[in-house]
Amino acid sequence: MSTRGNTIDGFGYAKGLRERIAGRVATLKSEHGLTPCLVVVIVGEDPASQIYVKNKGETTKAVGMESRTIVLPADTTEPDLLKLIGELNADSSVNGILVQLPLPAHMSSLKVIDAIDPLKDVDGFHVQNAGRLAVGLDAIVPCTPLGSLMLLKDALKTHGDGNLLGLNAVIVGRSNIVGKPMAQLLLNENCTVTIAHSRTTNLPELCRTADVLVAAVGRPKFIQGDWVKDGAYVIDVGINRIEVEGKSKIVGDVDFDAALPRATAITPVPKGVGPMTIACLLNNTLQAACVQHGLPVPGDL
Ligand SMILES: Nc1nc2c(c(=O)[nH]1)N[C@@H](CN(C=O)c1ccc(C(=O)N[C@@H](CCC(=O)O)C(=O)O)cc1)CN2
Repeated sequence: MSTRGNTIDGFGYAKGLRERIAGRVATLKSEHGLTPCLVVVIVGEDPASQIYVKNKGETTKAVGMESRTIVLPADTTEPDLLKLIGELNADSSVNGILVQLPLPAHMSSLKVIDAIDPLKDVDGFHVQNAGRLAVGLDAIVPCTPLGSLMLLKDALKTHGDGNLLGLNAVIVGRSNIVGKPMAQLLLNENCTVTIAHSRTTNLPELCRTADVLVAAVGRPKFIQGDWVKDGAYVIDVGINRIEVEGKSKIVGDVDFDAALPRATAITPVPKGVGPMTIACLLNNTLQAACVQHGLPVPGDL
């Protein structure tokens, strides 16, 4: 029997991934004179978004890529943002374009994402990338699901037989940026996949059938310990800020302390899936730069 109660170190895995990306970036520069360039656009002053964008800029530079950040006021019009995206699409020095979400309420994020050149859509949110992933073609894969899959595969290798084939996967959450692409990735790995959501009946019972349980509902400690099947692999995508005794604290969608003894392995929050999101963004930017220049795309990093 495999052990129980292992915590998956997303922070450490992301650090290793960034180091491997930095190695590839250095090679790309010395062999092809190419430095991948990522442009991040932020509209408004959402404090959490400002922190994520700052982190993206710093980590992009730390791996040797070029980083540009464009800060727009909250009252920017949608046509003005679309015009900027058009200019970035046409700029051959730009390899990746990311528009930080959420956008102000007067903009349609679907319309804005749709304006990004799919080859530069390093978030993997464009409908062409979503469609390509769904039919099994090469695609830019959304960063959080991609990072979650990397952590899951690594945990399976460390604590199990390394095999996802035939496992029952339950994903709680049906968003376009996490739940649906995560389902596609796990289907591609030959899991039997169920997507659950807030209207799903008998959610605790359904979760108890999951060999792989992915929580992406955005509700603090929503998944309780006794919803976790003995020996399951649990990936907690939630990042929820709560107040505990007057102090702000980040917790996931899973009641970690209650789930840990039942799970074979589980991601913590913080330092689980979160750090993988930015590391995978760099991975996608590197891949996008290679594709745009007709160079071989680095395999699994
Ligand atoms: N265009 C996008 N917008 C948003 C995305 C995205 O992938 N693309 N994801 C989130 C925010 N996000 C990156 O943008 C992000 C969130 C959290 C983390 C992270 O590392 N979290 C840490 C905790 C951070 C803290 O202390 O506040 C962790 O989990 O350890 C990275 C990236 C929404 N918008």
